[in-house]
Amino acid sequence: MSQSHAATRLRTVLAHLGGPRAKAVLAHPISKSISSANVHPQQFQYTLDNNVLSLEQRKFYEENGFLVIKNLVSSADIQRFQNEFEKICRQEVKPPGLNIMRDVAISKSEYDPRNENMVYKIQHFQEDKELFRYCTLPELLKYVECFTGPNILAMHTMVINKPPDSGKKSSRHPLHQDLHYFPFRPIDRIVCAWTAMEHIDRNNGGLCVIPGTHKGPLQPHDYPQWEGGVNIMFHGIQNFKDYDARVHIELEKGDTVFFHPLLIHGSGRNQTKGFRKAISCHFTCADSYYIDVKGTTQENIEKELKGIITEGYELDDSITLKDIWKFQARLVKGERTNL
Ligand SMILES: CCCCCCCCCCCCCCCCCCCC(=O)SCCNC(=O)CCNC(=O)[C@H](O)C(C)(C)COP(=O)(O)OP(=O)(O)OC[C@H]1O[C@@H](n2cnc3c(N)ncnc32)[C@H](O)[C@@H]1OP(=O)(O)O
Ligand SMILES: Nc1ncnc2c1ncn2[C@@H]1O[C@H](COP(=O)(O)OP(=O)(O)OP(=O)(O)O)[C@@H](O)[C@H]1O
Ligand SMILES: O=C(O)CCC(=O)C(=O)O
Ligand SMILES: [Fe+2]
Ligand SMILES: [Mg+2]
Repeated sequence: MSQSHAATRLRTVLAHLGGPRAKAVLAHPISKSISSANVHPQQFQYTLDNNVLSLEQRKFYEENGFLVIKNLVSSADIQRFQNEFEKICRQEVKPPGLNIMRDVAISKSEYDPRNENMVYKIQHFQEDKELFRYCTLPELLKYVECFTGPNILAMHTMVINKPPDSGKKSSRHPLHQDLHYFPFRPIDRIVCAWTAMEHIDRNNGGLCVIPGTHKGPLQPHDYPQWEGGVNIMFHGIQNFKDYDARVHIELEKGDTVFFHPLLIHGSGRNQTKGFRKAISCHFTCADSYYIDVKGTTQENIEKELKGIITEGYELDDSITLKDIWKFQARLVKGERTNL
C-alpha cells in the first residue's frame, strides 16, 4: 500500500472514531486529494447491496474492515443482558452448553457463585432465551444482513466481563483474527457484532484494531509467550510487529462495532477497577459451507478444542469442529439452507 493511501485511510478511520488521537492527526492536512473511488462505479466485496448502509459506511467497511454504529442497542436491553449475566454468575440459571471462563490469574481458586467478579466471560449462550435476544434484535440484524445476506445463523456468542488486571497483564487479549476459530466459508459473509455495555476505551481494555488487515490472509496463530500467563484458547498472531498501526475504538453504551473475521484485533489490559462489559455474536450466511482444516494453520485450534471438548464432555474422538459448530449454530433470520 502506498504511503499516501495509508495516510488517507488512517485519517478516514480517525475522523470516524473521534477522540484525542483523531484530533491530533486530523489537525494536519493531507497533501493528496480524494481517491478515484468517488468518480468510478463501485465494486464492493465485503458488503452487499441492500440500501441499509450509506455509501460512506460501505466504503468505510470495505476499506477498513469494521464499522461503528452509534447507539444501536437500547439501555433497557443492555440492562436486561446485564441482569441475566449476573443471574448466570450466581448460578440461578444454568443454560445448557453455556461455558464460564475465569481469568487465568484466578483459575485455580475456588469458584464463588455469589461473586460475578470471578467471571472473565461466558460463551455459547444460544440456549439462554434472555441473552439470545441480543442475536435476534431487529435493529442489529438489519445491519448484520448487509454482510451475511438474508439467511442468517448465529454461530458464536459471548458476554465479556474483562476484570481489572491483576498486575500480570493476563486480562489482555492478544492480537488475532477470529477466522482462526472458524471452519466455515465464504469468509466475507461472516461478521462479528460487538456491543459495548458501558463506556469502553483503551483504559478499561477496549477493542483495538488494525484497520485494513481484513484484506490480508489468515496468519498462523498460537499462544503468545507472556510471562504472566495467557488465557486458554487466547491464541495470537505469531511475531506481530506493526503495533504502531493500532487504533483503539472508543464506544458508549449501546454502540456496536461490526467487524470482518480477518480484521486483526485484540484488547489491552483493564487498568480500571471496574469490569468492562461487552456482548457479542458472530453471524454467518446459512448458505455457507464447512471446510476441513486439516493441513491448514487452523489445525492447532481444532486439535486443542477437540481435546477440551472430548475430555470435558466424555465424547469420542471422531467428533470434528464441523459437528460442534453445526450443533450450536442457531437460525435467526431466513432459512437454514446449508450450514
Ligand atoms: C470464536 C470467535 C473468536 C474467538 C476468540 C476468542 C478466543 C477464545 C475462545 C474461543 C473459543 C472458540 C470456541 C469455539 C467453540 C466451538 C463450539 C463449542 C461447542 C460447545 O458448546 S463446547 C462447550 C465448551 N466450550 C469450550 O470448551 C470453550 C472453552 N472452554 C473454557 O474456556 C473452559 O472454561 C475451560 C477453562 C476449558 C474449563 O472450564 P471448567 O471445566 O469450568 O474449569 P475448571 O475450573 O474445572 O478448570 C479446568 C482446568 O482449566 C484451567 N483453566 C481454567 N480457566 C483457565 C483459563 N482462563 N486459562 C487457562 N487455564 C484455565 C484450570 O486451571 C484447570 O486446570 P487443571 O490443570 O487444574 O486441570
Ligand atoms: N508488548 C506487547 N506484546 C504483545 N502484545 C501486545 C503488547 N502490547 C500490547 N499488545 C496487544 O495490543 C493490544 C492492545 O493493547 P494496548 O496497548 O491497548 O494495551 P496494554 O498494553 O494492555 O495497555 P497500555 O498500552 O494502554 O498500557 C492487545 O491485543 C495486546 O495484547
Ligand atoms: O472483548 C474483547 O476483549 C475482545 C474479544 C475478542 O476479540 C474475541 O473474543 O474474539
Ligand atoms: Fe476476536
Ligand atoms: Mg500497550
